[in-house]
Amino acid sequence: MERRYASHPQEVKQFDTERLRKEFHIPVLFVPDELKLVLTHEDRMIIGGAQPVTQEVQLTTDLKELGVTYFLERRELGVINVGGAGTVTVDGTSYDLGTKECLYVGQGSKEVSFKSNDSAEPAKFYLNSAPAHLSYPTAKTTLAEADSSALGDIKNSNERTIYRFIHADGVQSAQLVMGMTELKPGNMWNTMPAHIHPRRMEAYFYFGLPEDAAVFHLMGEPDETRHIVMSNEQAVISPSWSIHSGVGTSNYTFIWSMAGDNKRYDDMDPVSIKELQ
Ligand SMILES: O=C(O)C(=O)C[C@H](O)C(=O)CO
Ligand SMILES: [Zn+2]
Repeated sequence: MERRYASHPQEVKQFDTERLRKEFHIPVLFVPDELKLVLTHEDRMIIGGAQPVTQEVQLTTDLKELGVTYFLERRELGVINVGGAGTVTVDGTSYDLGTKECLYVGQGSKEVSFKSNDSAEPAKFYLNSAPAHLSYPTAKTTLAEADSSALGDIKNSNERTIYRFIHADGVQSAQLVMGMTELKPGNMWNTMPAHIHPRRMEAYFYFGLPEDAAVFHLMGEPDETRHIVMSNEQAVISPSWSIHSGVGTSNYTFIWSMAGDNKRYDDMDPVSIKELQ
């Protein structure tokens, strides 16, 4: 498991492109038949990917790094499938997960494994795990069941639908909040006007982006912004002091996930466009 340390905004101000990418950008999440995991010390979120092709992939790591005897002993997990149809098995119970469907797995689940239904069109399970000291039931949510809202408009190039899967008024969790935002064709901007929420960190995972396209992800304090150029199926860590927004050379979809003091999706401190520098 790769490790990323937490950051101080005064220090991050000095970073060049290489250092910025090294600390916040996660370039590869899907490797055939492997589990990729990145533990950030920002609220101890784990960001990962499992791409089973010819065999099942187990949720495990060097458990000494987590100080536990099994992965979810003191953690909960959110899974969203961004590939072909697949199955997640939790302590012997199988959950079919189609594209853009979400599974929440509660703390205390001992064995979790991932499988593709068709190796010619493998599933790609995007994973987020946060510390949890209470167990909530494992639950699947489809797009139709998710709490959704339409936001933005084509005049501002930001017409999009936000789907909330794991949140205060949806699937219950100890602290993990997770959902997905789909931009309509011809729309390029997400989360502008931007916001921060010093009470929670956030991770973004961009997908559905053509191979020759990029998203310019914006981060930093509102008066000290930086950009990270993102390709398809890459993730980026947003510390709690940072804005998180992006503009693509094409439309795209992204998964957002948060951990921290509360689970209220709408607990955001807005930043007006005029405040940005
Ligand atoms: O498009 C958006 O706006 C978002 O999806 C914003 C994220 O959901 C977010 O940053 C939640 O804190
Ligand atoms: Zn946010």
